[in-house]
Amino acid sequence: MTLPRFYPVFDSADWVVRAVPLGVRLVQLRIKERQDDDLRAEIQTALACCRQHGAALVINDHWQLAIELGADWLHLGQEDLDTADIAAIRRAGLKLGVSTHDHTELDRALALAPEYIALGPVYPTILKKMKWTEQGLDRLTEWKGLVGDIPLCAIGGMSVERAAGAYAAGADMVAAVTDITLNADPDTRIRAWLKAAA
Ligand SMILES: Cc1ncc(COP(=O)(O)OP(=O)(O)O)c(N)n1
Ligand SMILES: Cc1nc(C(=O)O)sc1CCOP(=O)(O)O
Ligand SMILES: [Mg+2]
Repeated sequence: MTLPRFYPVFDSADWVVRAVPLGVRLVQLRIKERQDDDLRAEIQTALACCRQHGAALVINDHWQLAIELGADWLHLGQEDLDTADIAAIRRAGLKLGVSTHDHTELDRALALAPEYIALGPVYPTILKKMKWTEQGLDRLTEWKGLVGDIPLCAIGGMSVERAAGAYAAGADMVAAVTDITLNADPDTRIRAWLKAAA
């Protein structure tokens, strides 16, 4: 499966609706600590926009809502895997991305035969506090050797300027949050990402 090489991650449907018409074709909705009704509305808006533009929407964490709302993609981290019903997720036809940070997590992810595997944080991130220090580009190359044909996503501190290095090191996709959302001109930054990923 060939996935788009640029994979922005946003915390609202508003961001999805802003980014997708610019040409983004793979996007994650990552919303934390919200009531189910709010989440449902955000997911439905983002799904409608992505479907209208032929883009793929990945729902982070909320696997029950992803099933209920007929989403196509889901991203789960290792803690999410502790409680997720993988059989139900697969029965619903959801495609799956899984986060990894070390070899034990990678083995667990590979056993699920996911549609992509993410490695992070490649560089330090300001988005969230993590127990992992930066993995670096050599680690991406090692991971690509281990995941084989499964698409590998680099995440954590990624920027337009760092993207080429990540692709050269073995990443098939690069995910980013604050490089876009904290940029003074997010639309121009998204266009620069699309160019860097082309
Ligand atoms: C593409 C991508 N990679 C990694 C993550 C992190 O997932 P997780 O470890 O479950 O942490 P949260 O994002 O849920 O805080 C991701 N969301 N997307
Ligand atoms: C959500 C997330 N997961 C990571 C991981 O390593 O699993 S790093 C990360 C944050 C990515 O944000 P930014 O692009 O702003 O650094
Ligand atoms: Mg998670």
